Amino acid sequence: MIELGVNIDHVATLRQARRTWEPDPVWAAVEAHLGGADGITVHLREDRRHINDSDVRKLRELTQVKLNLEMGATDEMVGIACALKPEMAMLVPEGRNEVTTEGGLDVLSQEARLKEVIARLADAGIMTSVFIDADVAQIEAAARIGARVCEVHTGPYAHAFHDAGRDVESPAVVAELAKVATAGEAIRALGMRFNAGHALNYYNVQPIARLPGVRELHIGHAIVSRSVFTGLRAAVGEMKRLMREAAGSVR
Ligand SMILES: CC(=O)[C@@H](O)[C@H](O)COP(=O)(O)O
Ligand SMILES: NCC(=O)COP(=O)(O)O
Repeated sequence: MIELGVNIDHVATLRQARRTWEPDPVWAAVEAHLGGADGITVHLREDRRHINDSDVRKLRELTQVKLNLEMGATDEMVGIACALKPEMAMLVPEGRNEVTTEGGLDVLSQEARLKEVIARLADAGIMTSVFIDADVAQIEAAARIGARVCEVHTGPYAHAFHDAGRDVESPAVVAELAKVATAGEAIRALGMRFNAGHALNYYNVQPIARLPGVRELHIGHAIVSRSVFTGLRAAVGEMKRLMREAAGSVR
């Protein structure tokens, strides 16, 4: 069954707009869980612009929700992850000036370093995922360094979908979707788990949820945005319903 990991970074973004204590990401995690989330994703950025160290500790201590920690492959982050022991750590590229993650991790150019990072995480009992573009050479490199999971970057698909006026049959959307599908096949053929995420929303999620073998989708901005109007429990429930409906039509 396809799973939904809800990224709650932007609950913390709202809190940081006033540098106060609300809204509380722990409360958000519980609400998301009650709405049907299978897990929670947070990106502990080097600049701590939204989620901070106290948030990740509290999420771990106070909730039973499966945690996916997105992080740069730095010594500082590896130390935090090894102490925290999330169910999954996802290595992502990070830029100080980016508004959000702009591309997949370049595994090919830093295989030795990333292999060492993954080994340290594995020694702490943490499964490692890598956030990568839909590129077979990067997927092969991910397998070589011992990644157990690849999350395929769905941003190019999502942007094509938006630019095409949500026309799922437009050539650009068909082409981007095919790239994600091909990446998913390569990931599975190499024995890794196929996850996907970034810029997915209520309009574009179903073609991705229908892809053969996709295990988890990680979705944040769209769900938190909708929750402003509907509440988080309902926003998560609706996303889960769309995913199940799509996945049910192929499984
Ligand atoms: C890796 C990814 O696709 C996103 O989850 C992103 O890293 C989230 O971080 P922000 O919430 O800071 O955009
Ligand atoms: N890894 C993708 C993620 O966690 C959510 O990304 P977005 O839905 O906030 O773009």
